[in-house]
Amino acid sequence: MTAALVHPEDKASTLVDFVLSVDIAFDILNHFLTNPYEGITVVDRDAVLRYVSPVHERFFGFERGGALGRPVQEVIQNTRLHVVARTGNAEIGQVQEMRDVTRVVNRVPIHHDGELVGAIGRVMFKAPEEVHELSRQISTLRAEVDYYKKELAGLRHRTFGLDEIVGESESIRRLKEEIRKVAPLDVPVFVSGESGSGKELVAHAIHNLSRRMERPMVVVNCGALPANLVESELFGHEAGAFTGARREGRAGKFEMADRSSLFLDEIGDMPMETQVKLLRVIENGVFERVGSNRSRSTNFRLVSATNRDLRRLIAEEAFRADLYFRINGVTLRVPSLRERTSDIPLLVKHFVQRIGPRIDSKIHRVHPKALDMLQTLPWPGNVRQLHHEVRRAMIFADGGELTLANFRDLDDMPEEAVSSAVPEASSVTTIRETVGSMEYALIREALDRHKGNKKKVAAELGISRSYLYKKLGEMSSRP
Ligand SMILES: Nc1ncnc2c1ncn2[C@@H]1O[C@H](COP(=O)(O)OP(=O)(O)OP(=O)(O)O)[C@@H](O)[C@H]1O
Repeated sequence: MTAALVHPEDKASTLVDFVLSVDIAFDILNHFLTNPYEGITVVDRDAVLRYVSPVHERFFGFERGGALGRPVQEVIQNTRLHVVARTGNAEIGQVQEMRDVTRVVNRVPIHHDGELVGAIGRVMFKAPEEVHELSRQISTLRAEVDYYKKELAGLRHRTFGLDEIVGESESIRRLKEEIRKVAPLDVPVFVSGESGSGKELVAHAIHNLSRRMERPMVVVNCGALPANLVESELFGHEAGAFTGARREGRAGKFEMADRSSLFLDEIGDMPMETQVKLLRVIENGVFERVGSNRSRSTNFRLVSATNRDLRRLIAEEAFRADLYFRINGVTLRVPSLRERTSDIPLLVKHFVQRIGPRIDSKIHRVHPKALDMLQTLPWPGNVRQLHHEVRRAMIFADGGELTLANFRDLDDMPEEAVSSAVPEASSVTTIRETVGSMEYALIREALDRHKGNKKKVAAELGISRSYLYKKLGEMSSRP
């Protein structure tokens, strides 16, 4: 009986026991060192490489023994063996990228007489297919996690629910009630309102109260899109469809919004050619990427918005009447700030709380006289402008309170709206005029489509031929 068996906890004697009792012990040890499925790396307590198994050397392209004597961090990408050799804490089943390959590694500290003397790394090498598949999945998941981290950072300050829409005035209460009603209905919603009045907030609230809320709403600002990019942004493009197109092709916003909502902001700025194509996508959910003939399908809920007067654009033939009817299942009108000045104190307090921590401000109060004065201003830039002014005042204010003096520069705010404001129902055009010009626009478009064939036009529009002739007469006598 050997000492090893008497003291099985003694590591040296365990090794002696193994060698003495297994007659192929050396073959087994040799197998561990030359195993083509596992690379072994040994470092001493200073993290200097003492041994690298042959298969691992080949992977890195070293001569036999070529890396020995060098610090491990200089030789092996993303290694943590130096950490393990210092701390003595094992790291099991970790993922490590080496030469663009993801591998699973175990890093274990080595002790001698109870003292930390180095560390050994074992890398699953030339791993079976499942490990490759796992590493592929890990890479995909990492990319997704990175994406969601960014998304989350953007969302942290904004939950985009109804609570984000600050205000208790009658018009805001009514708007919130309307949002609550239409959000779950899956009908297209058109949000009208002046610039800066909160249309985008409304769009987010609609999406977040809808059945599609689990997927992120896709937002496109049609006004900010350069004309040459509109189509590839919306429809996506096939590999190499045009100079500068990504080699692997790219999904457009329509595709990205599948099973979610698509928010087309500033839809009034969309070029006419794109409007025709958008109409088709809305009507049957089918589209092709730029440079491809393959039809793809998508299913999104459309929310659109503009601060422009679409009825006027239709009359000027800059916006298609048929598209207008399609996007406009329900219209929600966001009131201007002038129409709800009673919300100004609440909004100002909300902004003071939001802005304070970001600019390290001590302001925690707004003097009632300042709040009274702010309610008398016309606010052509609406809530966005109020937000800017509060921030500016906070940046320059001393002490803990915003006073009238901090808003002195606002005295000469111009009355007229900065944006081309949406006219109220009673102003500029009457309903009859509006309906009339839409009717004309629809007829003109149908005539174009059917190359002047009045029978087809009347059938398509669901009107009698005599009514069509009457309208054509009116149209020809218009200036
Ligand atoms: N009721 C509100 N409560 C709180 N913040 C608001 C409210 N309305 C608007 N805001 C804020 O005002 C700014 C402008 O709002 P938003 O971008 O939604 O306006 P918009 O009508 O979409 O403007 P544009 O027509 O220029 O796109 C944003 O910072 C938004 O958070």
